[in-house]
Amino acid sequence: MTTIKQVAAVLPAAGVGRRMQSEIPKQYLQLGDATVLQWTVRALNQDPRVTKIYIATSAADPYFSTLHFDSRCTIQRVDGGATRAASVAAGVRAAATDGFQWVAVHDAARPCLGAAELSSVLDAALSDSVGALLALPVADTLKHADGQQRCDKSIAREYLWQAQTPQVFRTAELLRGWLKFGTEHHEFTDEASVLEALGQRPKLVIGRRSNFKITQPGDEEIARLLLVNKE
Ligand SMILES: Nc1ccn([C@@H]2O[C@H](COP(=O)(O)OP(=O)(O)OP(=O)(O)O)[C@@H](O)[C@H]2O)c(=O)n1
Ligand SMILES: C[C@](O)(CO)[C@H](O)COP(=O)(O)O
Repeated sequence: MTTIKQVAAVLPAAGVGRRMQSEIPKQYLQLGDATVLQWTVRALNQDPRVTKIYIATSAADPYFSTLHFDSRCTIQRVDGGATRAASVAAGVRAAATDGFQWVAVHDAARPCLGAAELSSVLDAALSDSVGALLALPVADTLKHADGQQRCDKSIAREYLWQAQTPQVFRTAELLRGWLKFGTEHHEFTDEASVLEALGQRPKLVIGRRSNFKITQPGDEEIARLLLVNKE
């Protein structure tokens, strides 16, 4: 009999959303009947292999406790940290304590993750020796800028991809990486970077543009169109 691997999702949601310039952190902006964070939790509920969701918020967060999550998965809040990596590490440590061998780390600010993309990155990761992440091959011509915002050269894009989340890895390997390099390492802007620093090569799984990260003003309108005004 094959046993289905259970996966914990870890959602870093302790950011302040400086680039978004909104009054409240972007993960709590309202999109129709739910906040960004509630949509993201709904998205993670789309695959039965995800059974628990750890959400890292700032310790002083006044918003999280006001939300109701209509979720098949158990939800646990943990205290996030000063960097995204520290917030993720807090969730991954809690998942390890509960015995999860695999974690799917997904930005709270990516509410438009589709069921097919979630399943494809889980399929790829759980059958891989290292793990996998969603990503997009770079589609535009890339320019290198001089100090005056003028192009001084173009960059070959053949081998370049834009990383998204979920990023699905073994709990023990992520913890080994953070123990060795720390969570304040400025190059660790995602989980794949930790695996790369350990000398491993995470698998890239082609994602969709719709799984973008709400980052700057106007992004929430695109998410609203994709999630609320679908018809
Ligand atoms: N100390 C931090 C910083 C970020 N995040 C989370 O990491 C995800 C991706 O980060 P980003 O888009 O950079 O969010 P912010 O840090 O909030 O945005 P900004 O950089 O514009 O301030 C977000 O879900 C954010 O809440 C986190 O959990 N803990
Ligand atoms: C993890 C990530 O979303 C992959 O693109 C990204 O690296 C987060 O970066 P940010 O600096 O926290 O926006």
